[in-house]
Amino acid sequence: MTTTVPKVFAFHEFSDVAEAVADYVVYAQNGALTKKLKERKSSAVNLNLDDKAASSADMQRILSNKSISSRDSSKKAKKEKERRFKIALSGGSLIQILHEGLLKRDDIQWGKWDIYFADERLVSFESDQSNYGQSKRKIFDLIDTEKYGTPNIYHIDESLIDDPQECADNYEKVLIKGFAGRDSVKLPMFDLFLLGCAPDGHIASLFPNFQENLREKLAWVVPVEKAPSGPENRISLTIPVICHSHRVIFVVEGAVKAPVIKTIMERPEKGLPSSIVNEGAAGRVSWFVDDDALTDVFVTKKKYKFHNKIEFNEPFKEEPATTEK
Ligand SMILES: O=C(O)[C@H](O)[C@@H](O)[C@H](O)[C@H](O)COP(=O)(O)O
Repeated sequence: MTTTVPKVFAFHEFSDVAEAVADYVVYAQNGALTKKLKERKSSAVNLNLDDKAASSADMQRILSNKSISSRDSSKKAKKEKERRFKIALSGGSLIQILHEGLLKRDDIQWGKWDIYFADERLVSFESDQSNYGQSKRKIFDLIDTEKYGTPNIYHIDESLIDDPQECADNYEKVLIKGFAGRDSVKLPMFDLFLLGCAPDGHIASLFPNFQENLREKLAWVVPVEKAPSGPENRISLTIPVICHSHRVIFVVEGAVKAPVIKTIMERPEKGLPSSIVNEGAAGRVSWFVDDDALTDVFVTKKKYKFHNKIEFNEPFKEEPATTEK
């Protein structure tokens, strides 16, 4: 493994992390929803009905070119309207970060979001251990859907929580459907993949010592049994899926995370799951970390530059507190 160093944005406070992550999510959303479609070359020519030189055959050609061109642009407009923002969410403290950051924003086009889960703990949705359950209670149920639309949310089938393999296979089918079928896409491409990192180094539900899962090349979703922390049975999206995303971010806060962040940043050769992603998605990975989690970590910290300083429902701090490095 080489030593790819990702961008690390550092912040004083949890609330600063939340604000910056929300800004980055909106930036990714806007990028996904306004991506330029390749202009199809149109052979249309200017129509000049007074042009006496134009023969009737010429006129026919001109008129038919004109109608192809207008068909093209209405197809393009339709495609643009149908564009979706595809995002994968992890669980843990990330949900609280998103709760604090996203719900304040008035520039989120929730109705155009397709939300999937990076992983899921196989417990009832009622449980506060359920990633979907927690996201629903802390985010989805609180969206003003009349104003911003309703996102499509793709969660596991709760009736399969006793069978990790079946549950993983079923969720993979959900992804295949959402990403246009496995025959046409080798891997799904999320516009944004959001990850946390636990003190033991697991990301999504990919644990450091579960080498088989970490080496998985074909499956999009794997079952996880006997997880060493939290609920034992889980499913997780795999490393190739994470690394195929357009953008990946890690959101980490708290002094308890400092030792693992130190290993990830300073000893990538140890091959922790995050280091594999830093390498596999090099150039597309950003870390949003608070100062506590960076205690004694030797890494170049960047100051986050906001992309969308927009009207917040709450007064917006003129100078968001980020570290000056
Ligand atoms: O379901 C899970 O276990 C999560 O998706 C997991 O990967 C999480 O992101 C980390 O455990 C960090 O969680 P904290 O931010 O709460 O430490």
